[in-house]
Amino acid sequence: MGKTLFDKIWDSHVVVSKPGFPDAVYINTHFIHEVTSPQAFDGLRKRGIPVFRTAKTRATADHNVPTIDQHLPIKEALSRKQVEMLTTNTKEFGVELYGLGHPYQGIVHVIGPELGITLPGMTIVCGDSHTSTHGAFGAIAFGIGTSEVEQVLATQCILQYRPKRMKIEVNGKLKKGVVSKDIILYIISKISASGATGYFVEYAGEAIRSLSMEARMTICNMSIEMGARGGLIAPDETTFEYIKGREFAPKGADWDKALAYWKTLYTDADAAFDEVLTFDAADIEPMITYGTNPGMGIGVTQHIPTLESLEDKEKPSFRKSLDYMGLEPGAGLLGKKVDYVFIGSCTNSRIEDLRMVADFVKGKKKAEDVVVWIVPGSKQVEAQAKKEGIDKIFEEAGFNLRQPGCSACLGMNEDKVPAGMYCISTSNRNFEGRQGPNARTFLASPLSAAAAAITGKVTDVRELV
Ligand SMILES: CC(C)[C@H](C(=O)O)[C@@H](O)C(=O)O
Ligand code: SF4
Repeated sequence: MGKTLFDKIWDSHVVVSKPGFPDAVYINTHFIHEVTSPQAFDGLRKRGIPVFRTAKTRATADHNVPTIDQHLPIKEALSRKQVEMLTTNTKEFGVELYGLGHPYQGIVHVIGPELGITLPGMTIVCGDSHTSTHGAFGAIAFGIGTSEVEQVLATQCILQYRPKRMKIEVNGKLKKGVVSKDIILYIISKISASGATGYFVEYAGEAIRSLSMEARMTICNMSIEMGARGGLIAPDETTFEYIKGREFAPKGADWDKALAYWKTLYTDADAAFDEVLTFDAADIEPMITYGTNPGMGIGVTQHIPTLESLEDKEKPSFRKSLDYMGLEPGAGLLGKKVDYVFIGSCTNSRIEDLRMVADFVKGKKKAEDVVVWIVPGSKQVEAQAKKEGIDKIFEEAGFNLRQPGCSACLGMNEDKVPAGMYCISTSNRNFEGRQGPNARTFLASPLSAAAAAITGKVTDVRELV
């Protein structure tokens, strides 16, 4: 019987495998950021162990960085300390750091792919749940905890049980105004925020195949939001085209050799999955979440479920969630006023996202009482946006183009949404307090967020495109 893509990659990275024990899996690339690395480096220091493969380890500062005046000292004491610790640790252990001011600095899941560090067939880890993003290249990429960060720093291997395999097929074509963010929000709304727990997902089908690399990254990024260990997409011409010529991508004869290997990375026709789910792209409309987990999503024209439609055991948490959001069961969201628009995060802060928003808002102005933050995912995205004049379009629309970082995706830096305010956000989590204490988050696509920026309310973007 044939193998799934996941198994092909996993099997070629297993160093030791014993029945009843986790496999020891070799890791090709280990990304590091300021939040989950300090204790890991402390552990090495205490045990007098060096970083085993410094060249396979890359660090960036993203979570705690401010997104304005990055040349000035960081104001928040805790954030400043985190970023300083990363600088000290990477220096001491000889790890390359793309810190503030570096032309490669940015959100860890944006810079890996754009620099050509993330490649098909790799195993990639980071002390960060959205490491699943890198799976878009046909890599096994997943988030790990701080003690595992220490394990990988020390050995370049990780102990892991092999997850189950799920295939999610999205067939057919997307309708106008519907983009990859809507696909993944739709899938999660159908299977719930825990629907893929214990699985590693492979996304397939015409609607996935026809996506650009950046759009595929948006899908894989949110795999974790349905409980999956990670998600991946078999590499194809779109993938190879994207990688070619990037800073750290293989060149010359190395490229030819790599390409020949990458072309073997697909799921065999007779391979078996533990679970297969199928969706039709034509059923998907622009999505928006109404609750406090990413599974609480609806099509923008639909209504929040009524209490009667739920099982008794679901009612208390549903009620609590809607109370937090200041919303009523059964209500529609169209026309609901928004206060903030956040376009950024490792889900949607790449150049295509910014281009999509710029194309849409060109010549339009934001609604008066809405604050619009556009936060590029990296210095390179920021530079490209300026080169293309996208910054001017945003300025004319009244949008605030900031500097790269995680920003308002989570309240770990200065960019917080004030209590009680509604923010339509292109990020991946709408948890209570995620964007700031008592801030209320609607997750949506960059297009839907841009539409809300112009009208000042939740809007069906299809009426404006
Ligand atoms: C801070 C980090 C550990 C965390 C994660 O693991 O995902 C963050 O990136 C997030 O998105 O919540
Ligand atoms: S942008 Fe958000 S989701 Fe992505 S790594 Fe940063 S905090 Fe986590």
